[in-house]
Amino acid sequence: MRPRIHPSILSADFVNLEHEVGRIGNADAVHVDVMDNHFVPNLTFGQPMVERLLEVTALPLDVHLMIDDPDRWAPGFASAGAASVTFHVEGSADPIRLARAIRAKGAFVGLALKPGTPVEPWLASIAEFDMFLVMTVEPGFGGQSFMSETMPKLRSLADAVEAAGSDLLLQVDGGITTATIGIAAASGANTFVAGSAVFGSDDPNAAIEALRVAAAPGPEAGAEPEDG
Ligand SMILES: O=C(CO)[C@@H](O)[C@H](O)COP(=O)(O)O
Ligand SMILES: [Fe+2]
Repeated sequence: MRPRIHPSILSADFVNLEHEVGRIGNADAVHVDVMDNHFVPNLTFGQPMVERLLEVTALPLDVHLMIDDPDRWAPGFASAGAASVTFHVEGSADPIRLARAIRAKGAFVGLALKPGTPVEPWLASIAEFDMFLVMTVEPGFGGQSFMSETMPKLRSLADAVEAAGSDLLLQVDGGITTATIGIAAASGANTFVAGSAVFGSDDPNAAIEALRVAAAPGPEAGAEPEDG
């Protein structure tokens, strides 16, 4: 699969979001960080923003909910038209039931895990989800440093996905740059959120392409070029 790049509008200019999403035409989706100042110590925007963004971009919206009680709020984001709705396992009373409710509204569903949250309890349930999000920073803010200690968790997930023959997306979010994306890709990630690395660039589309190139596996060491 070609590496998927989802720029996070958390690092965009909030007073000019229509213009900002117009600068990332090369992206595979727009990552929308919803924060409630309870689940994380930061506050962004909610469902009305998703509804309005859908009117100004043709890109799919990848909603990342960092909120208390996603069981109550997440299905509404799916009804509003988000392509995918990802909620945190730490905040949900019944993640499997919520995943089914989101799918029933026609959206893909993602399960997010903070850096310190183990994935083992969920490996037997990957079929209930379309995506897992392994947070590579503590959720709440853009511009933090990539936590490579989360990579064994990603590798466990990638092994479970391969064993199941599943096409689950494995997303990483936090500190993704051209210097770190290859580490996450080598551990099995195929979907990459990048905020500051994209919107901090003068040319966001070129930054997206540079991330894609940096995520792609290089030529096999020792491989011989084919003749003819
Ligand atoms: O969910 C979050 C932060 O909680 C992210 O989506 C950030 O927006 C990523 O920003 P960078 O680390 O790429 O600057
Ligand atoms: Fe995010």
